[in-house]
Amino acid sequence: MPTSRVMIHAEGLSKRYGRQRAVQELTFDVEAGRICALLGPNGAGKTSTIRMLVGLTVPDAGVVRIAGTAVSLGAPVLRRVGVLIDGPALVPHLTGIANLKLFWAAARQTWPPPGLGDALDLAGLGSAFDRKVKGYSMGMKQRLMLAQAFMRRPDVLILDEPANGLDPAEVRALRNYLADRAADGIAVLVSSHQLAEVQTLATDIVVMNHGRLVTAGRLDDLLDGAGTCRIRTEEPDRALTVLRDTPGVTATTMDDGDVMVTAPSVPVSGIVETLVRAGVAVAGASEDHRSLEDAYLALTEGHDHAAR
Ligand SMILES: Nc1ncnc2c1ncn2[C@@H]1O[C@H](COP(=O)(O)OP(=O)(O)OP(=O)(O)O)[C@@H](O)[C@H]1O
Repeated sequence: MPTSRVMIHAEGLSKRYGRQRAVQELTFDVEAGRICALLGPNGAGKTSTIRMLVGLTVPDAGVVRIAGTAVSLGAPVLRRVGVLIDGPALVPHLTGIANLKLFWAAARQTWPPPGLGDALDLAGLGSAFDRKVKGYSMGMKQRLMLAQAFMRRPDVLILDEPANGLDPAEVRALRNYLADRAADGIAVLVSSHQLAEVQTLATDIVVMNHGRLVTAGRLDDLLDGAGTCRIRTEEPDRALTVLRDTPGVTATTMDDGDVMVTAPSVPVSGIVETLVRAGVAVAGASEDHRSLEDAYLALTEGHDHAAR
């Protein structure tokens, strides 16, 4: 059972479209104060998952709980959720601000929403709020939809590729906004393909492939747990020969003149000791942190493009 800090709880979620299994037995949690990135190749099932989380798609099996309450279309608990999802969310012949008012009226709430000021600041549309949306650029539309998600001052944010169409300054503003909201205690789930951005922003990740969970957990654990170290030595060839026969070493490569050793069960000091005992002079040794991109590609490599 989820604890009280779990704000998004997905358990055994499955969805099939005809013969296509979009999501299969997916289980994960997002806690208050955390920013969780939902990652996966095209067609992995991220959008299908997000649609189930916010009640837009009914799962074939499984359950979604937001703040402990089961979700269905129009469930009152969804008032606590800010959502950004692809689709016809904006009315082109209305102004930006009229779109926000219409959205708010549809939720039967009295204007203005509690987080309107912050949301408008982040959207940064200035006088363009009074222009018709059909004249907006892609980035402006995206910022308006973000304002729509943020203005209710939600306890949970669920955002499908929120940085789409944003320029670098806007991406940074969004990152700061989400970090501030998470520090306030809200739970954030974002799907994204922008791994460098995710590495800066996220505290947790859920990786999917072919509709299934590949891994879920703290981002730091995923990146630190690589068990790879970098050895500086004047004798790389001898070091490689020694390490290839060392128990616990699963891979060795060269990088920029250094020897890279993967040995998840052996501490760096153990690697150095092995080399020194074998008479190899070691000039330096350090743990090497993987990038999220490396870790992600290792987790999802070999997936079948033809299946998507
Ligand atoms: N309404 C639908 N009808 C039929 N098939 C669908 C529908 N929605 C999704 N699918 C299929 O389900 C699978 C998962 O799609 P989904 O959009 O959830 O993936 P995704 O991870 O969000 O992909 P992307 O990164 O490209 O946005 C795909 O094979 C897709 O073609």
